[in-house]
Amino acid sequence: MNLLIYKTQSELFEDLIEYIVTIANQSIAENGCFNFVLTGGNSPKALYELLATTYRDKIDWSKVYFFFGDERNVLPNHESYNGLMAKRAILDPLNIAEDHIFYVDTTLAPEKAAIEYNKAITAHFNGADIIFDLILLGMGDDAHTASLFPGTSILDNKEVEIDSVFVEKLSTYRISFTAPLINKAKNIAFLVFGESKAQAVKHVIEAPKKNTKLYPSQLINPVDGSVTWFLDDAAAALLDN
Ligand SMILES: O=C1O[C@H](COP(=O)(O)O)[C@@H](O)[C@H](O)[C@H]1O
Repeated sequence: MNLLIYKTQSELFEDLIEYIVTIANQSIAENGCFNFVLTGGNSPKALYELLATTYRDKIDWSKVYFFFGDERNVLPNHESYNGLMAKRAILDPLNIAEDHIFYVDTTLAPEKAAIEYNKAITAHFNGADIIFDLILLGMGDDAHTASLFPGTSILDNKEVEIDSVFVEKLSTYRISFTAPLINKAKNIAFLVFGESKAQAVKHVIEAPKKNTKLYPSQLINPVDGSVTWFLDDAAAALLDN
């Protein structure tokens, strides 16, 4: 695990963008494309905007495929739909072709949406093992990542790679990658900032004994790849070192 801590959000973004650009260009050079999984929530919006403006010339975007690690069970035009935020912040500004974007079809029932999403991604990988070049993840104050929330049934999922889950505390369904799928990625990056995340960061990173039911982000341990945490000082404030 790599742990990177920054004084300011802008320093964090600058380094995270350099990391993304390096992996993207390496993937394109080696395989002709970059399979990039976006995270939702509020934290990545400014990152996406920077990628689409200041850094747009650093990557050949025509070779990038975009995916979502989780989605909220709301219609695609709803303000909470993770895909809508990404569409506005990065996908539209970069004129990404529709067939390079894998949105979750939330016009379907959640269970069906997860199955169809899995099918579309499996087809993209030509039926081979689904191994993404880079998965960006956020983390909530409760240590959830993607839509792997504390105490939910999806945490026990060993076989299914994309699933729907009812999140009782939010009274809603989510569609999410499961931990086994995330852990197959070549690179995983957590983007976490702000004081409200400090307690969760401490538990996930430094707890002497794992409790993945309570702190689902502890489930993220890549099989062969790397995991890097990009934190700001506020999120890292309670860490020992
Ligand atoms: O609900 C979600 O929350 C997490 C964290 O979001 P943030 O707003 O605290 O940055 C996010 O990673 C996930 O994709 C999203 O659906």
